[in-house]
Amino acid sequence: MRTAYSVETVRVAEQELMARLPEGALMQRAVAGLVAACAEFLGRVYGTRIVLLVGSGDNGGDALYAGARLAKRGAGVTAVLLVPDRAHPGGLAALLRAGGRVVRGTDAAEEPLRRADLVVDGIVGIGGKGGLRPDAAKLVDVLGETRAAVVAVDLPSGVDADTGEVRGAAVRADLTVTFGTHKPGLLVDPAREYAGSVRLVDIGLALPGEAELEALQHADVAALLPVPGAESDKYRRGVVGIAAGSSRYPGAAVLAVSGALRGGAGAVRYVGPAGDAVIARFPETLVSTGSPEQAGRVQAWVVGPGAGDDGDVVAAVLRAEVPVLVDADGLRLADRDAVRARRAPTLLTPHAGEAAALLGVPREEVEGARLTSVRELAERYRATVLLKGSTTLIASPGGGAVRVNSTGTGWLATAGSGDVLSGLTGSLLAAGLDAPDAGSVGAYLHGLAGRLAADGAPVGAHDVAEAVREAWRDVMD
Ligand SMILES: NC(=O)C1=CN([C@@H]2O[C@H](COP(=O)(O)OP(=O)(O)OC[C@H]3O[C@@H](n4cnc5c(N)ncnc54)[C@H](O)[C@@H]3O)[C@@H](O)[C@H]2O)[C@@H](O)CC1
Ligand SMILES: Nc1ncnc2c1ncn2[C@@H]1O[C@H](COP(=O)(O)OP(=O)(O)O)[C@@H](O)[C@H]1O
Ligand SMILES: [K+]
Repeated sequence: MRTAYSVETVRVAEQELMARLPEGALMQRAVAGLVAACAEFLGRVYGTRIVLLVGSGDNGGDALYAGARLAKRGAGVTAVLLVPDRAHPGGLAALLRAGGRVVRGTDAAEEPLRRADLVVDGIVGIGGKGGLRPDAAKLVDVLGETRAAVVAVDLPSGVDADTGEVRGAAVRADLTVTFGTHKPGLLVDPAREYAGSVRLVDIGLALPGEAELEALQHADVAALLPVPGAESDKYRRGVVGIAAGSSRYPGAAVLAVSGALRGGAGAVRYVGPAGDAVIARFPETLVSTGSPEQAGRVQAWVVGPGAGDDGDVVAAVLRAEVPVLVDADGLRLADRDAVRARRAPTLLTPHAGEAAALLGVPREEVEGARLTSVRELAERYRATVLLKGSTTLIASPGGGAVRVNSTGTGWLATAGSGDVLSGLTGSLLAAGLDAPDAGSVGAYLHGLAGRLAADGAPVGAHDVAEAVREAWRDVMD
């Protein structure tokens, strides 16, 4: 499991560790990791030109000490001091002793930045508050006009460490070297995009059991995937009911069923007006045309993909005392109080537009503040919420770690791929996973299947469904 901790938690852990170590030792651990990453990034240190962007806190201190070590290895190092009289004194002295050069303010930065092989962003780290101040923002603009490679110290300056929000100018890094733990912003868009690849340097922090964010890895998913044993039969493996599709959107039913057949349930029931299309493609589906109550036993329901305006079906499914996944049109049609009143688990799977409608805010607000939005939705609906998009997040009511999916790809932004996800995830619910696990395992397999299916070229949603088996095998390998 990869985890990320909030700034507040990191601060506490740092304080505890610093109290047990000689002064400055923690920073030197961070600096050693930063130097190694810069050297590896450059390939060769001797003879390179490095520019340090130095703010007034310890983040700037890290950059200065790293610059001093790189200068000793033969790099030409120039530090741009944003607030010269508040630059980290020990770091500054070390840089000057090592033969580094110093310039002051943004105007003087232009020329060295243009000639730099590498820029080290030490403007702000976890001490950054709000959007960058005007002089720092101006420096970031100047940096943006150059083509220099950028290594960010701890975080790209200008992104919000705790939420992944980006308000105003922020550094776009090729690599971020982060200390002690990932910060939530490094895993959540839009900030994640600014971080480039992320390298974690262990500085020995002791962190609490519960993280702010958790990202499942292959081994975590493998441990959760349902695998039939000698005692299994199709009913014990779980039956998933799909109430989806309409005469207008029969394809959504087919795609949801295609996902459900690959999610580990022993049988898939389909209820709705698209039974013929479903059977034509997947003859193993148990199809009926009545209401969900008449469909026979299921261990979990999926309702909503392509459902059109049939609010009765959504209401009927919400009355079922089994786990229910609500997607797409179902989100619009579901009565909030009916969702809140449910005793069995509920999983809502909106994309940003649907989440915005549920929250009554513009879509951009959800996209700019995914973590806040998904938490807010989980609280308001007292349900587990899977927010889809460039970063897929899964939150449950009552707080606790939010799951973040690490396997997605932009190729999944194709019509119908969400229908595949809801079927797949519903199947995992029927197989017995709880809502946060079903959501995060479903998103993981779906993201991996998207990558495998696309392999660098466009895909249709049905290709993603077909690749789920390959993703499953890859996880189990
Ligand atoms: N505390 C520790 O034990 C360690 C800290 N380390 C480094 O120290 C950093 C945290 O250092 P600090 O607490 O000094 O904080 P930062 O250096 O991240 O930022 C604080 C400074 O930035 C200025 N600032 C804040 N918001 C700003 C904004 N919006 N625009 C422009 N300037 C702004 C403040 O005036 C302050 O001087 C970490 O991110 C990490 O790089 C590492 O050396 C590892 C050990
Ligand atoms: N930029 C992106 N990067 C990664 N995944 C994405 C991106 N955009 C969308 N996705 C994923 O693609 C799927 C689209 O689902 P959805 O929006 O419901 O589409 P549809 O309604 O057409 O099925 C979701 O799994 C979502 O997380
Ligand atoms: K930084």
